[in-house]
Parts: sequence; C-alpha cells; structure tokens
Amino acid sequence: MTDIKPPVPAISLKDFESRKDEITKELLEAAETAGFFTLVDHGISIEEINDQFALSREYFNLPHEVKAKIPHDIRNNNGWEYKSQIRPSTGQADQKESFWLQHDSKWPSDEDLPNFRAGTKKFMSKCEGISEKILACFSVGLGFSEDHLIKAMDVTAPDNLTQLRLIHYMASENAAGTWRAGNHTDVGCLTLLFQRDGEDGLEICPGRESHTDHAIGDTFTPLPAKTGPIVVNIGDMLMAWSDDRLKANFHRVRAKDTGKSPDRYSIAYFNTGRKNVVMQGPLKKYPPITCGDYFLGKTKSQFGHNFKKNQVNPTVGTV
Ligand SMILES: O=C(O)CCC(=O)C(=O)O
Ligand SMILES: [Fe+2]
Repeated sequence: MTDIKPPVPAISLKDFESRKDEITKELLEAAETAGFFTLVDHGISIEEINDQFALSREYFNLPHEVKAKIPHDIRNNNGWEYKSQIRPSTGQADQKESFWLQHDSKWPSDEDLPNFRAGTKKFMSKCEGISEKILACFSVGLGFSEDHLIKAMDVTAPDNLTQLRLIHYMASENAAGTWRAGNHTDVGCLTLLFQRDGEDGLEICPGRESHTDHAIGDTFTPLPAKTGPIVVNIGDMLMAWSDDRLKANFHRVRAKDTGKSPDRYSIAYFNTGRKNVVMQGPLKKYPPITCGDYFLGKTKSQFGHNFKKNQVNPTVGTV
C-alpha cells in the first residue's frame, strides 16, 4: 500500500515552551491557508487514544434504549443523536450517530457503562491542555494577550460551550448518494479530531472557507485516517474572531460509492467560546456578538430547528 502524504502540514509540539515562537509561526501559516493541520508530539499517547476509542465503541454498542436515556437536547446541544443532523449543504441527515458531552452534561451511569465517565473526562482534560497551547499561540499571533482565547474557552466556567463529540459512522455498502457528514465548516473555534488507522473518509477543501457558500462541486482532498496525529481545524467562530484571518474551511466525510465501507469512529473536541463572552476581532471587521448567540444560532439550524437551506447568518456567512 502506498503511504499517501497528508495534504496539510504536520506541526510538532515538542519542547513547546522553548519553541513557542516557531510553533506560533507554523500554526498561523497553516491556519491562514489550509485552515487544517495535524499535530504530532502532542503528549497524548497512542495507547490513550486507543483506550478512548475503546470506550467510545462500548458506548455505541449499547442498545438504543440505553443511549436514548440521554437524548440530544437542542438547548445545549448535548446528548445522543442518531442520523438526525441535517447539513444545510446536503439537506439530508448524516449517516452517523454521535454523543455530545461536557464535563457537567448528563453522563451514562457506571452501571450502564463502567469507567466511561472517568476515562472520558481524563481524555477531555488532555484535549484541554493541548488546546490551551494552540489557543495561546493564536492569541499572540492575532495581537491579543496570550490568555485571551484561553479564558474565553475556560471549561471550568459555568457558561462554557466546549464539547467532546464521539462519532460512529455505521458500516455501509454502495453508499452513493448518501453522506456520512455532508460538506460543512465547524461552528466553534478550534476542533481537535482523532481518527483511527484504516477508517478513512475525511475529505478537506482548503481554500474554500465558510463565508463563501457550501463548496458544492469543489474538489475535496482525502485526509487519510491515522491513529496518533491530531487533525486540527479552525471553526467559523474563530474565523470571525480573527477578522477572517484564520480560515474555517469546508470538509466532509464519505463512504465508498460502491463496495463496502467499514465502520468509522472518530472523536472531535470542539473548543468554543463561552456563552457570555463577547467576541470581536482586533480589526473589528464584524460587530460584537456573544459566543452564545453565535453558536446556538448556527447549531440549531442543523438539527431541524429554524432550518433554512442556505441560511445566512447576519453576522458572518453560511451555516
Ligand atoms: O468524523 C470526522 O472525521 C469529521 C467530523 C466532523 O467534521 C464534525 O463532526 O464536525
Ligand atoms: Fe467538522
């Protein structure tokens, strides 16, 4: 098998403190162009990643009635959803199930799923540590104080909106005409995505950013799935917050048009500004808006509430 080189830069976080300036440069360059990069030497071991995927698989293997004890709640976007997310770009439900979590959201009991809560929270903390490093670099790069974006996404604050999302795309056959995840940009600030060897399907579209349209008909490039490197991308909120300097680019997940596609599991950690924090870029390109208004407005449109195809957010771009 040929080893396909990922079409985005791999950025090492090794010796972060002493190499911060150099890393900041690399992160900015990637975020201002592809809007995607991978992180290596980030401090989460392959074993820790595999352990979290094992917990995720155990969760999705539960009977539907058990998962339905914590249904997706549009008010806070937490809980379990099954084939219910409609992307404005496709008008169809994504062929997947997912479980959205926050530290203080509803969790499956230890009787239903032993060790899930403790293990997953530990994983979330690891994601927080990595996110803080990247957010510190972006803060400085954008001309804010180093802790500007970190404070705005502080997961210990009661109004925090940052979430972990476990995702399971079911195995399929001859999937032409369906989408595992239709073209979209992420709503929040900074997404950390974990994938597993052999479970390809993610495709990205550098140069096609959220404030244009849905990238329909554009050429997407596969980003092969690998256990270890973290795929990172910029979301709409950080694009607006940076006066469009950092790009929230389109991506999607596909199964094979013909033949079998195995199950795909992915884990996304979505850093999002806190509900009551007012976001505005250093150049004030857009009017100030609270992260809560921005985020909930966009999220609702994807779960059948206030859904309008090609809806345009008055502040910035498409949803
Ligand atoms: O599963 C993936 O690889 C991508 C998921 C994604 O893009 C999302 O949930 O926003
Ligand atoms: Fe996404």
